[in-house]
Amino acid sequence: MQDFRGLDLGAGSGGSPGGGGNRWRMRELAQNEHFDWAIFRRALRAFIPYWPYTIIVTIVILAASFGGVLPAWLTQKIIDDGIARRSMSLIVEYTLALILISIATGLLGVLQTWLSNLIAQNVMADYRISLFRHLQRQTVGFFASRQAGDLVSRVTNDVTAIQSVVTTTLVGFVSNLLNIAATLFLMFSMNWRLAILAVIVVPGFVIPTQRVGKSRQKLQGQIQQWLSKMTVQLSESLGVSGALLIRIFNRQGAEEKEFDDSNRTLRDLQVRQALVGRWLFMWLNMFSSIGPALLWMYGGWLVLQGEIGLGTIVAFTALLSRLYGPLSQLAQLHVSILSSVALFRRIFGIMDVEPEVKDGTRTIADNSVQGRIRLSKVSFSYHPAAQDAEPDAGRGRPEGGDAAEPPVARWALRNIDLAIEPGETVALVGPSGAGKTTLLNLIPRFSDPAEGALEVDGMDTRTLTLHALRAQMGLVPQDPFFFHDTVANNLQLAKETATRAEMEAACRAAQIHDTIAALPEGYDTVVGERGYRLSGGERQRLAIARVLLQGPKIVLLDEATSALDTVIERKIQDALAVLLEGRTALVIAHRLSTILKADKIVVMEKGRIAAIGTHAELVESDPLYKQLYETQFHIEDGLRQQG
Ligand SMILES: Nc1ncnc2c1ncn2[C@@H]1O[C@H](COP(=O)(O)OP(=O)(O)OP(=O)(O)O)[C@@H](O)[C@H]1O
Repeated sequence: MQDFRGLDLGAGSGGSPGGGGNRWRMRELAQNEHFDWAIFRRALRAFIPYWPYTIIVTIVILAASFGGVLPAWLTQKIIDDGIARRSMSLIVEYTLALILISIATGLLGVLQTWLSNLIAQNVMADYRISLFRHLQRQTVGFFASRQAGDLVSRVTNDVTAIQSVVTTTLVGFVSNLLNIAATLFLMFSMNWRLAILAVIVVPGFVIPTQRVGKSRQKLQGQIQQWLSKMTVQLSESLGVSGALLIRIFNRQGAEEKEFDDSNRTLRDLQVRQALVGRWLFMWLNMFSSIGPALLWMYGGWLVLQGEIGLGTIVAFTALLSRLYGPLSQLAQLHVSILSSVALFRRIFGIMDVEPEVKDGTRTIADNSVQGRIRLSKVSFSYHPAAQDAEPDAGRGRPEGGDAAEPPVARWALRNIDLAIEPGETVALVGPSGAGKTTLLNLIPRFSDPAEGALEVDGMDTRTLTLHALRAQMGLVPQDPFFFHDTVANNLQLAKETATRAEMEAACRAAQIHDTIAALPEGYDTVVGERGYRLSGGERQRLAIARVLLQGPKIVLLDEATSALDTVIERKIQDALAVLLEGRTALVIAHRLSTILKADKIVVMEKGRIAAIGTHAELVESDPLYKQLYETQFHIEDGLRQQG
């Protein structure tokens, strides 16, 4: 039986997404791929720093390939020189050589595995860090428009699959090629006529292997699609929300039927896939017997003619497996090469996204500005390619034309002029979708405006380094995020050197110290994603404490909308009073008390500033503000009064 280990023919080899996941994934990637030299060349560049290892690996493979054919040659010598001439000393000599060579090729194999893994792991580590670095430079908008799972998968799974690019594709290519070269060299030097006979059988191996490889690959793609369909159905229907929806709408029967259909299709595909491999096995078995049979017949005749010794035929049959195995593997190599190209295409797809916000060069000390903010003729768009339409054009459908796709609004902000003096509190109000959050996000340069400019203390924000700019301001988002870490470590994000006393002082000012002190491990309690759950009001006060610890001159605040009981509301108001005191503040305000305390209120509508004034002025002069006051702030305030 020949060496077909590289052929991946096992019935269940690719059917399960569990074991051998990498190979399964590589095949999927190769599905719709075409060879792209530019990507391949670019991918190879990552190996340049490791060229000394690459050269050593190639030498090792070369030595191992020649070492691999020597046993066949020694066998010939044992039979034709040792046994035929009845020389025991020659037999012992050649046998010892045989043993030494197998030890040496074994050691070379270990060296080759070690070096190729060293190269692969180094290249992987390089890619991981450069991808992570690149992602750190991206804007928040970049993450908003992509699935976190997909990005994680590129940094982890795709990069991990580089391992097989090195060990299967590159090393496989070189070693198979050298094995074939070494084998052919020995065959032709022993007997060219027998060598030609051995090569004649080759197409019988290579052609079906390629064809079967292709159809298995196609089936594998289909299996994978059905598996992922099943996984989606399972995760949706077995999750709490999905389970609830299915029961409410009495969909159990339909769900079962859908699952049954996928299940049956999958079963049929897997059976077909297993059979494709079996037919090939039968064919290969047949050919692996035909090769030696022809050799024995023709070789036997040559022996009878006295042209060659018996040892040559024995050596040739041993060499056949070293020829057919690598040839079949080379015939399949295009799958690995295409998957590698697909893999690098995905990795480069991320690397090639230029960060939307370019870093400036000017540095200033942390918290060193006075806090003057100016926006001049600022316009911003999430859809730069959309038609020039009014900002609200996307929301209303054209009259009577409900089938038409609504046009996307080009401008989320249009011609915003706004000046905020140091120490001033400005409340942003307006209906949902007016552009308040968009405006707030422009100040720390989470995005840049398409037109106009923003200044802090007279400096264009684009000239400052992002680090210097962001070190001047603190942000309290509507739903603050905390890492899965202790309260203390989450607070120290704002100031690495903060002492416990400083943290406690900030938390006291933010009205959250008592709550933290009462946690199981106080400031060392783990909060965040899966840690101790803080309530919405607690999270906001902890976020306020974090900004207080940072002590910036500029505060950006997106006030929580949720109604809270009076005690908590009081605490938040007190925390806010400390936060806003003596700082420039831009607040997306949802609470009347905050609005009333503001130095000026900016009313936004459809991406523009509709009015600016105090509460008293605006209630009189601005119908939109009056409406907001009556429908939102006023009622909410009334509820609180009742509470
Ligand atoms: N990441 C985004 N991609 C595309 N469009 C966006 C994005 N974020 C916001 N928008 C759109 O920009 C407009 C302004 O949104 P923005 O979030 O600034 O409004 P808002 O006044 O803060 O609303 P709310 O009070 O409901 O939070 C909306 O039409 C919104 O759909």
